[in-house]
Amino acid sequence: MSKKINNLKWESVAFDGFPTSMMDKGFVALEECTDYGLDKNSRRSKKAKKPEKRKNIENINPQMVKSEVPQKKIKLSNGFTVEACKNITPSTTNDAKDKKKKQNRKEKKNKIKQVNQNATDVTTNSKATVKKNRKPKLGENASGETSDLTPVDMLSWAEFKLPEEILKALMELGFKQPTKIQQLSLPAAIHGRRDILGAAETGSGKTLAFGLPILSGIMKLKEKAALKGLDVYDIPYRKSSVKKKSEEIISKDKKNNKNKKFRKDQRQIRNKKEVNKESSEDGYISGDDDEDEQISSKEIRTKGKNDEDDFIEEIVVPIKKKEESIDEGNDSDEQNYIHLSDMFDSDDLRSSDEDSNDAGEDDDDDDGDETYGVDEVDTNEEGMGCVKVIDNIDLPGHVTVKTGKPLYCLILTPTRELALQISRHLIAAAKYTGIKVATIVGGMAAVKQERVLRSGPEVVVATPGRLWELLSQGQPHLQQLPSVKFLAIDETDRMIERGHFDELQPLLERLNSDEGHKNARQNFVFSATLTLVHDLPAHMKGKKVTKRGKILNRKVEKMTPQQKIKRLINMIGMTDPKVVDITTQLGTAETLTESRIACSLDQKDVYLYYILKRHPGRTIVFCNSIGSVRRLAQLLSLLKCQPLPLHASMPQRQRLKNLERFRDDPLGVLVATDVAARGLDIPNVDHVIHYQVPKTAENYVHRSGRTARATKEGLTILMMEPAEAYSYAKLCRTLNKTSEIPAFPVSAQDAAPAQQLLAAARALEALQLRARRLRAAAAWRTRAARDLDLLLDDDDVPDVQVDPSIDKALRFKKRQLESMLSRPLFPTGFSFKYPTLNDPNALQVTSNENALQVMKNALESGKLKRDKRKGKNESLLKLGKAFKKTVKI
Ligand SMILES: Nc1ncnc2c1ncn2[C@@H]1O[C@H](COP(=O)(O)OP(=O)(O)OP(=O)(O)O)[C@@H](O)[C@H]1O
Repeated sequence: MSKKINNLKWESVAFDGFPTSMMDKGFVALEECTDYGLDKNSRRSKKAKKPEKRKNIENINPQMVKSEVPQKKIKLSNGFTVEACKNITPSTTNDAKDKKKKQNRKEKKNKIKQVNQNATDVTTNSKATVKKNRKPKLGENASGETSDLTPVDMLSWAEFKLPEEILKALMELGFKQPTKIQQLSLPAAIHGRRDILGAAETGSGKTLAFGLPILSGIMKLKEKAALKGLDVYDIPYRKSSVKKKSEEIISKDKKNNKNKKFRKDQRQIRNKKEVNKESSEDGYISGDDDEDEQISSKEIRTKGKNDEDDFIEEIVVPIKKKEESIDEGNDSDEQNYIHLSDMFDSDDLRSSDEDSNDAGEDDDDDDGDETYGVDEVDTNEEGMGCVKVIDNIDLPGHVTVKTGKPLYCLILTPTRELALQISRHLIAAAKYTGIKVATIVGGMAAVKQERVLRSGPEVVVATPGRLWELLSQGQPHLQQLPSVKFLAIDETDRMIERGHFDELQPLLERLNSDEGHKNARQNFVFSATLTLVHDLPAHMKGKKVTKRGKILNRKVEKMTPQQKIKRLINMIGMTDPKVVDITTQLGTAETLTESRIACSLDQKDVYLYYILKRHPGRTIVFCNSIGSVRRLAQLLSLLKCQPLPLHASMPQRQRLKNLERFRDDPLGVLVATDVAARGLDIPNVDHVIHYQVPKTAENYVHRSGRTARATKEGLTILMMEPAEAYSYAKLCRTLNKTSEIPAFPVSAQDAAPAQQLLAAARALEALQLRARRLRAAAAWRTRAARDLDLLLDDDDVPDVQVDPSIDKALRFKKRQLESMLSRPLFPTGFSFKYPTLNDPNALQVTSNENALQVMKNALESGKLKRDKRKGKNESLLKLGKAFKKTVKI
């Protein structure tokens, strides 16, 4: 090549005029004046290239340069300027910029890395420092405070024999003692390895009631495997109920055979027992079915030994084969926790935000009263990365997939936010255990979740839709699902509701595909409303008249709580579960104060605004539909209440952002559908307002449970209009309420100042909507014409400008509302006298009282009579009368 070039005739050209004018001279191109070493015959290695280049540049004869490159600035005819320079380097301006940019990026990356590294290092020592570095995510300790508990304070946990690592984390979290549900379920779950069916009020610590046995179980399994030098897959780990069965079989064998072999085996076992003395004391082997709690630790130990003996006898232990592993994970083992925040910080959410179409996630019921705001679906997500798609994967149930990194536990939840929260709670408790927890939910890039799964997390917390999607695509780690040792289904009653989670049934089928694994698996089923059974919807009750006029008696009957539980047990494949039901008030917390406001539909907004302004505090307003959330959020933002909407049609990133903003603002207002009703653990929510009577009693319990959590107090206000009287009566009946929910002490008079404001805001909102619709219609016409390739005359071009009179009216209404909002709603000296239904001058509120205090005062003063509920008709009758009084302000 270089010889060829040497043989070419080279000649220097003067930079006079535009170089292309020299085409006739054979001019090909103008290259940077750089020495590429073309004159060298010898080949150079790539490595040696760079320094040589520089050397060559330095060695350029200045005289030569002079002859070829003009000495000073010359302006070319086309406006370019050519300038002589001594040190010509290959990279001129653009390259230098790129390099600088690259350098900056590198430095920035290093800095971020450094900060993250610092954060990780510090996590183990002090949470407070971490807080400085990054904002806590949903479900993490937002206060950042570490408790000052000492190991001595943790004695109440002693009886559960939790591993030290878990106890240390609990101590840091400040959990001095177990909550009631934990106290009652942990012994049976840890020592007895029983399946647990747990029902306890909202905010009572149910997550750790199943989380702690799972974490300690995983640790013990790993420990045992390490001790015995076995593959974890082959560790006998059975439930007491199953053990009982095998004991029976063995005793039958004993009777029938009376064989010597058994005695010989026993001798062998005794010998093994000596060797494995330590492992038999792990506390998770024993458990008498009904007396788990009473068994002393000594008994447990003895029993454990015997039971384990049986297992050792039965098991044929294959040696662990390394080459069996199909581990594709590149992630290092040093990473103990898969921090969910990592997933959400990155731009994968950007791509996945549009993917709000996780079929397996709890969706809102949209009444469709608004046409705008379509569900966004990520069309790009499919085929991203290197996902191997295997359609219709058909793995026979009995095949146990082993990847070398066992999947121990699956936790299923109805919503993404709840999955994230549970993960974070578990990560906090598993901080020192080395157990990895991954979250698999819709709304974020599946590719990243696959990468996380490849690292082999022991625990997977998931919503059914995305889990099923990845499972059916053949994701290797998830193929181990049938052999998980632990299965927890949070909010189970919701999960198994017909039609809500199409993927749950096939998931359960896959989980239960192997009878042996199914029987060995420990199951946890928890909810605050596990035993609550609501009335059948009206269309399913009573007589049905057919098209031909025939009257049929419907055979559908309301389930009893027992039937509901039985169905759960069968569906999930539980064996002899221990039922722990400590709900005293059908799921609502004892620290919850309930109230209601009966008003007309029109007045709901007025009262809502009144409550928000008069009693500010962290408040969740629940609506029955996405449309209502959108409308209310719009109205409240016009009224400068800064509402944070939350519903299933929102991009996932926005959902999480709004939840985090709400958590961080002590006066935050979250307007949400029932997607936020279950499980969300946001500390210090002061009020929960049911803007509409919830569709089921379960929803009422769960919505209300967002306040009054973990022994804290809270207030709930149910807003009801006459059309909702029937739903209200049904709700009271299902919740076994013997008296009406007491009225919140507010009168039409009190709320009167808000009336005018609301009218102005509504008028503005209506105008805005009209303008929006006009614009949308105009834009649609133009688009349609363009799509049809129609040539439009100027006269035909629709005027995208809205009618100027609307714009003018809009501006006027805005100014009017702003001026009204600038005046105090409750001027000083405003008397908060509110006549109650029973006594018009009953109570006087001072301006400093919070809503809960107002309600409590009203209840304690005895002025608010607790009306007894006697029957369905009577309550409706009463309500009707009440409405007549309150409808007009
Ligand atoms: N032993 C404990 N001591 C103190 N606080 C605890 C303890 N266990 C859990 N908590 C805290 O109690 C709060 C509620 O717990 P969790 O979210 O598990 O409630 P839950 O019963 O699942 O509620 P819900 O029914 O609404 O889902 C959490 O903030 C959790 O950190």
